[in-house]
Amino acid sequence: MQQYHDLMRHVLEHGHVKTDRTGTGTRSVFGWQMRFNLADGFPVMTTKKLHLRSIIHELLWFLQGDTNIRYLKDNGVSIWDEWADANGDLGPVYGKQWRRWETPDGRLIDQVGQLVENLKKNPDSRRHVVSAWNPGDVDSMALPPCHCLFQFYVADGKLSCQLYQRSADIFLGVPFNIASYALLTHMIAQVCGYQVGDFVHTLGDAHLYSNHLDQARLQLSRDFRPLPKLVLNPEVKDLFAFRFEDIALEGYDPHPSIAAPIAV
Ligand SMILES: Nc1nc(=O)c2c([nH]1)NC[C@@H]1CN(c3ccc(C(=O)N[C@@H](CCC(=O)O)C(=O)O)cc3)CN21
Ligand SMILES: O=c1ccn([C@H]2C[C@H](O)[C@@H](COP(=O)(O)O)O2)c(=O)[nH]1
Repeated sequence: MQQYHDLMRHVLEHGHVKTDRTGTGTRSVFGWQMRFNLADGFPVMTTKKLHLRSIIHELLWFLQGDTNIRYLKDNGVSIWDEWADANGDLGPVYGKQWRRWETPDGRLIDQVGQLVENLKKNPDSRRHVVSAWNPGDVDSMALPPCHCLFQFYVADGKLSCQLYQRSADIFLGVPFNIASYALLTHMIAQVCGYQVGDFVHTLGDAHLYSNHLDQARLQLSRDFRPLPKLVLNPEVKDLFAFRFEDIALEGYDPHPSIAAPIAV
């Protein structure tokens, strides 16, 4: 994960000092790109331990079109708690836009369902795009989407994914986002019959919160370990049929986790 350490070191040393919505304060740069060849191993942090369970359940929850935290709570995942209302609702966030985008004339668009069909039928298309950024809905969301648009690409039988993330919490959010989109790419590659290519991660406002700086320095002082391997149940051929038990990581041997407060 040299790419990630390069970003973290660059922002520590050269980030602009900026205030932000949460009142925490950040060091920030605008525009950064990382590329991970998914054939080299699964891109999960080895210089701190990541809670893979949360990442897997969150992705399965998005894919079901769910926007209430009940499923996450039932599975011991608390990462969205701070943003939910008393009923556990987050408004029309990722799951809604991915699976049930509402058009002005009342139709529902299953963007991810259509994406998979189009990737099978017309791999060379340049329109394999999913957008979570729905300007008409942004004001009713608990948090406007950070990972707001992604595109898939097929060449030489390999499936690649590029994500545009408008706002990136480098210490807490970005490790989750990399692992989540890498997992999504593996799952879609399997159901479409492709090998995996690259995950390209493009960031807008990439920031380190001012209360994450010591944690970032600690992480940078650690040495890399070999990347683990993702193993999916090969029998699953429907993207929406994956269950938690169908997803496993082999050989994950990270340094210990590093606690940090989340900016709300
Ligand atoms: N400031 C901020 N950063 C984010 O990354 C973020 C938000 N807000 N709001 C919405 C979601 C929620 N996300 C989160 C929330 C919490 C953790 C977190 O606390 N991670 C810990 C342990 C997580 C666990 O219990 O699984 C970590 O060490 O990675 C990570 C991502 C990502 N998003
Ligand atoms: O998947 C996610 C979700 C959220 N974030 C971070 C990025 C920012 O630090 C906050 C969102 O605050 P805004 O003021 O709406 O930009 O959450 C992330 O990194 N990854």
